[in-house]
Amino acid sequence: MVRRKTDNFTITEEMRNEALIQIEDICMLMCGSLLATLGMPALSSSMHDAFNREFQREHHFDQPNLAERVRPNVPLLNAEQKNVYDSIMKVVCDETGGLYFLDAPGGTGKTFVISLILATIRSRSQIAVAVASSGIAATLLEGGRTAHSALKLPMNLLTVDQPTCTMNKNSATAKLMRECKIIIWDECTMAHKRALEAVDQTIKDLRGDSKLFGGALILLSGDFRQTLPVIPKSTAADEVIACLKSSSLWRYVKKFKLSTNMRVALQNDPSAAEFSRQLLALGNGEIPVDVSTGLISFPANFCEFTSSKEELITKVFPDIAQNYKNLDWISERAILAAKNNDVDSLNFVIQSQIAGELHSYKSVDSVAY
Ligand SMILES: Nc1ncnc2c1ncn2[C@@H]1O[C@H](COP(=O)(O)OP(=O)(O)OP(=O)(O)O)[C@@H](O)[C@H]1O
Repeated sequence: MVRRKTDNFTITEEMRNEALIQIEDICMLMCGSLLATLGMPALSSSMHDAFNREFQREHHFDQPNLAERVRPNVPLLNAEQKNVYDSIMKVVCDETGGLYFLDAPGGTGKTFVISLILATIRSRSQIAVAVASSGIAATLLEGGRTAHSALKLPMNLLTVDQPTCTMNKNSATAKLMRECKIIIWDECTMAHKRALEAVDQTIKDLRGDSKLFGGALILLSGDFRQTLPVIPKSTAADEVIACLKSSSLWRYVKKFKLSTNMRVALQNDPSAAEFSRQLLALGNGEIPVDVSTGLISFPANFCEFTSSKEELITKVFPDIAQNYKNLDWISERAILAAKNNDVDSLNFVIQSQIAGELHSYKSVDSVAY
């Protein structure tokens, strides 16, 4: 970090500190680490400032602006979405708390509804904490942070039976946990059950209340048809055991369901509707498994099949040596693969077809240090 003085402009200590605060906020979002732990200059703010900052972050929303955004969007909600919105807002108003789960397959408007709930609560000058299991999902929610960073989840989830979150009773996070009207946890299906249990135990302690989550309102959202907790070198059974549905807390969950795919409904595209229906059947385990191989066969009209990786690359990226310069063309295509090995080998082949120098860019939720 450089201090500079120009003829008409001096970078003051406060400006430098403000810049560091903003960089630290980004680091917290990306990897849950403070600047000092990433080998960067530490903030010169006192602990008192740091305390206020974390608390103020949840209060910095422009309330009139949020209210303006909420007003036209509530009438757009479909019946299922409206039921979720009204039910959750009633729990917020009645302060009855509880554990809720919004089961929402992709495209059904989960982010739309959650954003509206967050905006409504914040527009009333109340605190709504938004977290997600991954950094990318956290960036989709206004004021969203990773669950690890915002809830101070312990690192020893796999080795300790009853872990608790690493927050001090006098910390800003503890104050947030006591005062917030709701904690929304998106992509919860990727969380280890002990993470949720640690949050339950910690909030009980902080609020001095033995009710579920100390009487706080927790809204989990996600889709169990997608990613379960990732446990290195584990079996599928280990993942099921680690999953939230295996937690003793799961029996208390009250469930909401979204089923209308809004992406399809808004597009009015029959082939997109059929694809979404097939994806749902796949996720619901409704496609028969071949007992001899343990594999399923995709429906014939599910997608276009290719017989090799090379053919796949040619189909998705035809004449890439020329076309890669066209940003519209390149931004509307991608190959997704489940394993890093496949991603690397596909990338290697595709990149080797493009002339010029190679540059690597980091994803928004990764950090190199
Ligand atoms: N009631 C609604 N009225 C208008 N647009 C809507 C409504 N609900 C959702 N949408 C739009 O539909 C699209 C999909 O919604 P959204 O991104 O919230 O879905 P999602 O369930 O979070 O999907 P994914 O999990 O795949 O991200 C978005 O463009 C969103 O703005």
